[in-house]
Amino acid sequence: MLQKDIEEILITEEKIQEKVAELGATLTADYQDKFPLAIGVLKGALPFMSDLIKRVDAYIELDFMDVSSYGNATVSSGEVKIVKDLNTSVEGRDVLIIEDIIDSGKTLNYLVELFKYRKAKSIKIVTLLDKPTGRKVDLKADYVGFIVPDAFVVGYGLDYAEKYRNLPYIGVLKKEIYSF
Ligand SMILES: O=P(O)(O)OC[C@H]1O[C@H](OP(=O)(O)OP(=O)(O)O)[C@H](O)[C@@H]1O
Ligand SMILES: Nc1nc2[nH]cnc2c(=O)[nH]1
Repeated sequence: MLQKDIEEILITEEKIQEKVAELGATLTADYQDKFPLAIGVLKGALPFMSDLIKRVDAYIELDFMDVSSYGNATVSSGEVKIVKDLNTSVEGRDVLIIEDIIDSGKTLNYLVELFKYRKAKSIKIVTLLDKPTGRKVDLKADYVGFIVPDAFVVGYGLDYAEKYRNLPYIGVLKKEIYSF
């Protein structure tokens, strides 16, 4: 049903799962002697985080932050709003921020500065997708799944007007779906 709206599949379910296993193995090695606080950035990071944590064989605590800067648009408003804050203090913690995509970089830049201010011991970024052509601030992730081209992508957590998050793959919508 949803696939009728998709122009092109960019990353298949199989490729995503392979990459998630690879990232999980790397994090397992890097965090073996630590107890990181993994912070999922809602809502987009949910499917990625859910799959990734099952591939990390190390002690790991989970928390979530809901921030939004896109609303129903495909371009960032530039203003990051905290919709839901953490339940846990980041002070003295090794923080792993889990994201679905870095585009302009503004969301993560905001979160990194916030967690620095809140005295996290270390802050690393894990993102499934990186879109370097969208970058508006200087920001690099520590763990990246895939580089994506300059297109608005959906699926596996990523939405257009709150739809398509439940697709198991990453794709691009047909032009007629967008309302602009
Ligand atoms: O690098 P940026 O340009 O800041 O874009 C990345 C952010 O945009 C999306 O979130 P959105 O604000 O759409 O919220 P959502 O996760 O609830 O869809 C995505 O999940 C990232 O958090
Ligand atoms: N769904 C979606 N959300 C985004 N947020 C920032 N970039 C994107 C994108 O390409 N797709």
